[in-house]
Amino acid sequence: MSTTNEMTPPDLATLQARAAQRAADRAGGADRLRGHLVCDGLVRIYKTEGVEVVALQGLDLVVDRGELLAIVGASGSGKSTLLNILSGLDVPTAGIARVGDYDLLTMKAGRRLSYRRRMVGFVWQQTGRNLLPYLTALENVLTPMKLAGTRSGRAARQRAYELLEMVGVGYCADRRPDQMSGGEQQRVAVALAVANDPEVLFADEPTGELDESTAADVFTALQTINAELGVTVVVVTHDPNVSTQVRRTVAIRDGRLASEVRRSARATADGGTELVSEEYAVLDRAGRMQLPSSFVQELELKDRVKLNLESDHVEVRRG
Ligand SMILES: Nc1ncnc2c1ncn2[C@@H]1O[C@H](COP(=O)(O)OP(=O)(O)OP(=O)(O)O)[C@@H](O)[C@H]1O
Repeated sequence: MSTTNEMTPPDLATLQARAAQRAADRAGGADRLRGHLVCDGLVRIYKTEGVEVVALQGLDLVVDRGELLAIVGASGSGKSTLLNILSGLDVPTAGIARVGDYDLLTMKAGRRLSYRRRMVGFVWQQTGRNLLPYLTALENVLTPMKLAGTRSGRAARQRAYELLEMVGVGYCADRRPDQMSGGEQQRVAVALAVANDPEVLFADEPTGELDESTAADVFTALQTINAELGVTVVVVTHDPNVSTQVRRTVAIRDGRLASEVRRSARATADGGTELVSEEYAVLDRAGRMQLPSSFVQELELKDRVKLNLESDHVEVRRG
């Protein structure tokens, strides 16, 4: 367990409580918060020219309604594969993947379309992929509402302005993407992604092309959307700063969940706020867990280890 004294906002506990309250309001009661996204034994095998790549090999993950979750992992560990499946762009090979009432394995084309239109919003890493270059920020945010016919005229414009204000780029309403910085464009992309009230927002490396301070603004926009609208947010990131601004970060290794960091704020004796991080290894239903690679290297563990059951812990020794 590590502790750091962090005096700077935002207060993660308050943000999370507000997001959970909004999410419960949307879903019709706090009892519907559990298990908004559920993956169980999720497998995705790619076959190219006779070669099989197992991108996800039995991944288990539960995300609650209104949660803001960061997913980290080395390149090739399966993060994008997971996000593509959860956003309905790709179909898993086996296992369970469910978001709300949608079964992502078995849903037919029509239901998949409705899932992608109504349930999810997406922010890509490449700013150019999120916005139409010849439209202003306001027109970009209006576009999904026009296409879906959810709101029109004045109501749509009002919502678009509100969302742009909410993510801190109201002043960019009349600018085209080439008249905005990368961070401003990504914040407009966040507003656009939630224009049609999706239940879940996915972001794949949304700050990957930005410098540190601009990246922080984009992440604040994701936090605000999560807290104010109660949208469940799942963000894939390499950015170590981002992953310390959320209550839960999960790490994927070789297509499985390997570890999880949970953070909570608590009051200190001197009246300050202390952020407490606790790291856990993830134990799946078959009893499997991954040892951190640093532990494996430090003790030169390989091939097999000896396990001893003690009264309150399990000891792992070189075999
Ligand atoms: N369409 C595809 N066809 C074949 N193999 C693929 C395909 N997409 C991904 N893979 C492989 O699946 C594995 C997981 O890839 P994925 O893109 O999910 O990883 P990632 O963690 O998102 O990596 P990065 O951080 O580099 O984006 C990798 O070995 C990758 O080469």
